[in-house]
Amino acid sequence: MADKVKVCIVGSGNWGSAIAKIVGVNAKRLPTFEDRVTMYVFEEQVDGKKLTEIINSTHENVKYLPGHKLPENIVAVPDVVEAAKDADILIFVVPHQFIRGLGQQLLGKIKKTAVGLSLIKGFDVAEGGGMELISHLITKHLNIPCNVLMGANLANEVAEEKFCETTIGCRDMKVAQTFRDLFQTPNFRVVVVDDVDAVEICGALKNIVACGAGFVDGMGGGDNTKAAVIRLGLMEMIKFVDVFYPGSKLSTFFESCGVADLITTCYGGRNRKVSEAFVKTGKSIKQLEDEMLNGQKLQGPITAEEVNFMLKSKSMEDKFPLFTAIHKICTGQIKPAGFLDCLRNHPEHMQTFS
Ligand SMILES: NC(=O)C1=CN([C@@H]2O[C@H](COP(=O)(O)OP(=O)(O)OC[C@H]3O[C@@H](n4cnc5c(N)ncnc54)[C@H](O)[C@@H]3O)[C@@H](O)[C@H]2O)C=CC1
Ligand SMILES: O=C(CO)COP(=O)(O)O
Repeated sequence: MADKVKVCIVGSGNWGSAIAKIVGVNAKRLPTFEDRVTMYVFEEQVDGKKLTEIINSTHENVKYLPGHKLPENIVAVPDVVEAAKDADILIFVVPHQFIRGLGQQLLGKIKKTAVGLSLIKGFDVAEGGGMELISHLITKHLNIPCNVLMGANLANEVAEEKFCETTIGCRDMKVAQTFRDLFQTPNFRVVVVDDVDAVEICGALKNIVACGAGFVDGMGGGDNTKAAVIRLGLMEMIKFVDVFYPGSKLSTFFESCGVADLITTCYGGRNRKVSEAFVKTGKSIKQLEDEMLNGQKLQGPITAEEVNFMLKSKSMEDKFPLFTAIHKICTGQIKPAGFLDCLRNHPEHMQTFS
């Protein structure tokens, strides 16, 4: 890595902007890092002005993180190649449906020695009925190592500097130390583990479970019902990792990226909120996303679709009934009330001790 480590944040949505607060302050504070941190902003007009110009003049992302000042060393750049070209560390934090397009633009245009860190929760659909982890996609397309950061990190709470923990998945301990320096604050505590794939899978799958939590909220289920969704969801997450990514560690599920993120998202996340409204209003997920989130993007319903694409192609839908039911409810194939049948008949209730 260069003498002064240059950092670029690829993304500037709700989470991208919240993390820019932390990264900007730490980059300025620590001599290891170049003060100036570039932030790729997907350009759009807000009240007749370019969002990049608003951010660079007011130091606030008025659309995706209103009410919070970004450090002045965060520089919004509308061209992703320009933003990323000199960076030693690339922090990827866009809704997962946009990463392929950005990867294509960045191909051959970044430093060969750059290191990636993905904060993106979701999967990519692979040809032939499989799926790919976003960090693997980044490594494959950009030819750089890519680590992950996932955790119980609702962006608005992080921006308000409310205490939380996060998990970094990284196998290279020197790189991990650099990441810890860049992200850790008194209110954002970093734990590093080497079980990188499982960390990322936890982050992606919990968004599916959060939709289930929203459905039961929408149907007037109680806290016990929601706890059952969380527990059964966790069991399917563990099984998913066990079946498709064998060799991962059970302990990873007890990190912030696992059970903690599952809980916070099932109570406070956007996936939960929109899924509750889906049941109460009968509108489509897409319509509610547009109406309720002001440009922010849901990850749960498309992640459910990506997972279902793979499960179906392997004839394994019935092995993951909660994930399957959530996908079918989001796409109108079964009614939300059918979710209770899914919970009632879950194979976990057929278990006896051996
Ligand atoms: N918001 C949160 O609380 C958290 C989000 N995450 C994850 O971080 C990732 C990014 O989420 P957020 O920052 O919240 O994004 P967001 O949900 O706020 O999405 C809006 C962002 O998408 C951008 N965008 C829209 N169309 C685009 C296009 N065609 N190409 C590129 N960008 C486009 C917008 O400019 C904006 O920056 C997701 O995978 C999410 O699951 C992770 C932890 C917390
Ligand atoms: O990932 C998150 C919190 O860690 C945010 O979840 P939502 O996308 O459901 O808001």
